Amino acid sequence: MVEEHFIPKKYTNSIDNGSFTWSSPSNIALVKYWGKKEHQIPENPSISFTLNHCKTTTKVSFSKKEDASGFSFDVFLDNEKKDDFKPKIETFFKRIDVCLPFLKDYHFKIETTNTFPHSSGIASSASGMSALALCLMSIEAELSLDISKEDFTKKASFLARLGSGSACRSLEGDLVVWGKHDAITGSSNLFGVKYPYQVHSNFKNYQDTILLVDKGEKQVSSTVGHNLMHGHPFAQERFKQANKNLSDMISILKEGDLDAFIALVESEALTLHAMMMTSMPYFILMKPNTLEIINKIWEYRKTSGSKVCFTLDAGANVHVLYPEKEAEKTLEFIQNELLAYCQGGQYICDQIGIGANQL
Ligand SMILES: Nc1ncnc2c1ncn2[C@@H]1O[C@H](COP(=O)(O)OP(=O)(O)OP(=O)(O)O)[C@@H](O)[C@H]1O
Ligand SMILES: C[C@@](O)(CCOP(=O)(O)OP(=O)(O)O)CC(=O)O
Repeated sequence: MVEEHFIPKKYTNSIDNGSFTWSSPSNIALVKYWGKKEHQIPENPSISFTLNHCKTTTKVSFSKKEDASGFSFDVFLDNEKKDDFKPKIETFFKRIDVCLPFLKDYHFKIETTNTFPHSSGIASSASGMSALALCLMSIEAELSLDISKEDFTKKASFLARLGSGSACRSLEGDLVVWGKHDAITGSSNLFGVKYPYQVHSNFKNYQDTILLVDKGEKQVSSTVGHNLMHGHPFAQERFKQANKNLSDMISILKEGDLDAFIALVESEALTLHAMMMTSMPYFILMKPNTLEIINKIWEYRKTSGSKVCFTLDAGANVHVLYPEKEAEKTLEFIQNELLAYCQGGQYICDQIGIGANQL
């Protein structure tokens, strides 16, 4: 689905070569996007915390080529050629070609680096595709000159969505909604919008420590997972539930109700995995250590009165979420009780961030 507004009439400038670099964070969904229609339209609205430390930095160098008949690009991850990232980018280019008609005029060298392991359920596609979309938008802005800052971000998010749905939630901070929801003004199926309402100070600098239970690549990609929602026996109820959860989240965020926040966020995570377990074919994306960690968090919460909770993406790694004022105690708990369940004792300390930036 292409918004007319995003198709440029003509370019006013001409450039032969140049480069742009953007850094864009990953995000962690509180209400999950799981299931999509054609053209990357989500079946239900979602909301996420933008992260800070987990991010991708991408430099796109472009040079004019003689033959404008097809796409031409190379990808380097951490300075090494990464041909297995090319198909996703090729699909991305095909989807956005009509919105960025210059794509076939240039050869692109895409140099990228992630601060965290990719394809393991820490939304590397979100940070990777949003960083790439922003670099391409910078080229577009050079060629057009008349794009406002607001339109730049909106179109970059629109493009990022066509690279990976959750990527459209990575450009801004600190909470972003993607998907039309009646109670959220400005929300759209086509791009992410900054959460427009009041958020209680309990959520300021909210912490996210990611426990790396399994650093390896997931057995099933999110894209495959979304497609398993077509014809899924519980799909319609799930989409309804996500809408209701997002409605409930509005008052939770306003009131700062941490108990309600915990219940909603943990239920969303387990529902996402329940959908995978009850699809055909079915998958278990958690590992035994994922469950060990969840049980330890529940036990700790009961005995300490802490407001720590967990969420999961479509993988085995656990995001441990907690208020900033509990940071010291929670890290102590994580180090003493949870690291034994992480691969190589590894974890990433992160917190809510403000979004992408140009370097
Ligand atoms: N820096 C990057 N630049 C471009 N593409 C990237 C980058 N990092 C990852 N990708 C692409 O994203 C894919 C991984 O996406 P996938 O959805 O399978 O996992 P994930 O994003 O880590 O997990 P999830 O979205 O389920 O949380 C990679 O195979 C690659 O194609
Ligand atoms: C489990 C999730 O992280 C799903 C992410 O799915 P992707 O955005 O990676 O999927 P594609 O649109 O096919 O690229 C939940 C979420 O981030 O909302």
